[in-house]
Amino acid sequence: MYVCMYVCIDQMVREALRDDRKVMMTKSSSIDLVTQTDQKVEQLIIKSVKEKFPTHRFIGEESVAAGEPCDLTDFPTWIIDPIDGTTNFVHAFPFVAVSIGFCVNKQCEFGVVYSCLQDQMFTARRGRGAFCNGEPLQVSTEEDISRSIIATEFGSNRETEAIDRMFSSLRKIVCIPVQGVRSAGSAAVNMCLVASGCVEAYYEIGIHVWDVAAGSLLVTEAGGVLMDVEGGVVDLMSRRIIAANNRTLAERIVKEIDSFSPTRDDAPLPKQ
Ligand SMILES: O=P(O)(O)O[C@H]1[C@H](O)[C@@H](O)[C@H](O)[C@@H](O)[C@@H]1O
Ligand SMILES: [Mg+2]
Ligand SMILES: [Mg+2]
Repeated sequence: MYVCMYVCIDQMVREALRDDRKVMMTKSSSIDLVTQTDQKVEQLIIKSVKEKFPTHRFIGEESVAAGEPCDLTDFPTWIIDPIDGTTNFVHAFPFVAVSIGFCVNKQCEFGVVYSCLQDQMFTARRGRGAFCNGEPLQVSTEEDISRSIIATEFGSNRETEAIDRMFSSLRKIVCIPVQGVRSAGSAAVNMCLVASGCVEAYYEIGIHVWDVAAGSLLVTEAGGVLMDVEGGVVDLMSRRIIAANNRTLAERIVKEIDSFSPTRDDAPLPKQ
C-alpha cells in the first residue's frame, strides 16, 4: 500500500509542479494558500489508509480547513500535511514535503516526511531511530549556540502583535550571535534538517499539529529534544514548538523568545 501511495503522490506532486501550481483558495489569511494538489494528495492518503484501516481516525490539514474536527484522542490517528510548504510549491521553491505522523494514545509511533524535490524520504519509528533514504540520522553535537544555525518561519499571521513578537525574538536570537538563521518555508523540512544535524534548532509559533507531528518523532529519534517556547513540555496542539539538538540550545532559545499563544488546534470551533 505504502509504496503504491508514495509513487502516486510523487508523480502527482511532480506533475502539478510542472503543470498546475495555481492557488485555489486561501484560508486564515490572504497568504495562507491552498492548491488542488494539497487537497488531492490528502484525499489519496486518507482513501489509501481507510481501505486498510477503516476504524482509524485522521487529522488532515485540508479536512480540518473544510470543517472536520482537530481532536487528538487515544484512537489510532493519522496526522497529515499533504503539502507542507504550499507557498514554496506555488513558487516552485524547492522545499515541498508530504508529512504523515501516526499516533496511538496521543503518542507518535511513526513519522514520514517526504521532501519531494530532494527525493529524500525521512522516516522514524518510536524507539527505532530516524533515517533518510535508509541512512541513520543524528542531530548536531554542537553545544554552543554561537556556533549554530537556527531555523524559524514567520507563518501566515500578519497581526501586528504577533509580528512584533516574532521579530523581537528573531532579533535577539540573531544578535546572540548565531552563525545563521534559515527558513526552508516548511516546518517539516526544518525539522528534518535538525534531525539530519544540518541545523541545530528550529522554533516557530503558529504552526499546526500536522506541520510537526512526523517531524517531532524524527527529531527525538535522531537524538534531539522538543520543548515548548516557554520551556515546558511541548504540546503538539499548542501551535508552538522548539525542536533542538540538545536541551542546552533549546533552553537558550527559550530565553530569547517573546512568546504568545495562538488559538490551539483543538480549541472548540466558534459557534455558528
Ligand atoms: O505549507 P503549509 O502546510 O501551510 O505549512 C506551512 C505554513 O503554511 C506556514 O505558515 C508555516 O510557517 C510553515 O512552517 C508551515 O510548514
Ligand atoms: Mg504545513
Ligand atoms: Mg500543508
